[in-house]
Amino acid sequence: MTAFSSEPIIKLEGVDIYQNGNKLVLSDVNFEINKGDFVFLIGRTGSGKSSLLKTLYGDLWLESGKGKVVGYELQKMKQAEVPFLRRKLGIVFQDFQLFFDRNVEENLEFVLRATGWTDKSAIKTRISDVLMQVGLGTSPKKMPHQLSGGEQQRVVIARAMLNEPQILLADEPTGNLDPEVGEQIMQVFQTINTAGTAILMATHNYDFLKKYPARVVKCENGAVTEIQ
Ligand SMILES: Nc1ncnc2c1ncn2[C@@H]1O[C@H](COP(=O)(O)OP(=O)(O)OP(=O)(O)O)[C@@H](O)[C@H]1O
Repeated sequence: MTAFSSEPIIKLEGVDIYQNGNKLVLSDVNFEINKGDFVFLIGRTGSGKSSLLKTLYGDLWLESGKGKVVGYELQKMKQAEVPFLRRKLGIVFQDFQLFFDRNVEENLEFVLRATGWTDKSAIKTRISDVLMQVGLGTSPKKMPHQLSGGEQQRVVIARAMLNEPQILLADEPTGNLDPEVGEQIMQVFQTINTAGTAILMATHNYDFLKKYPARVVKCENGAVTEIQ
């Protein structure tokens, strides 16, 4: 147990979120995510879900209010600290694609090496652990184009898990998948959550909300409210 173990993983207080420096997207956002929480983030297209997630991983700058994410105070953070913040988060986003010219193992190894791993056998073990965690039975030597959409998404989730994040931030992780495959991916997130990692998932899939009861946070009319 560390001294910080009871601190929320994410805490936003009176945060205003802007796009383009001047377009107010969400105002006075207040919420917390604690260890092991599963939180769905819902709201219509353009309501600000992605903007909120981007704020959490340092892609949108916090201009007013206070935010703390995995120990980093967003209002004090410097650009140079952003990669370190991201290392402590698992990010499953459409704009963080796999490298299509590297196989599965090489995609994962790239991230580990970029974050300071050097020991070959530790790297190999970690890669096989995360692949197991996402239920990817397929060969780590396969190229991304040889995998189905669902399998590629599993690799993306495995990659996000490499550095044992306290939380996974996922933006529409099932958006481009068939319903059946989307459901399997949802189950991967459930398994990861049950093992102790918090999840914040933006989704348009309201079936999940019924089927997998969890906290639900909604972006609507420039505000963020907890509805369940
Ligand atoms: N790069 C940008 N520059 C200017 N405005 C932007 C930018 N990105 C998003 N916006 C605007 O900010 C608002 C919130 O967009 P955001 O992408 O956060 O919504 P969303 O809820 O994630 O939508 P979706 O469900 O379609 O992903 C929208 O009005 C959008 O047009």
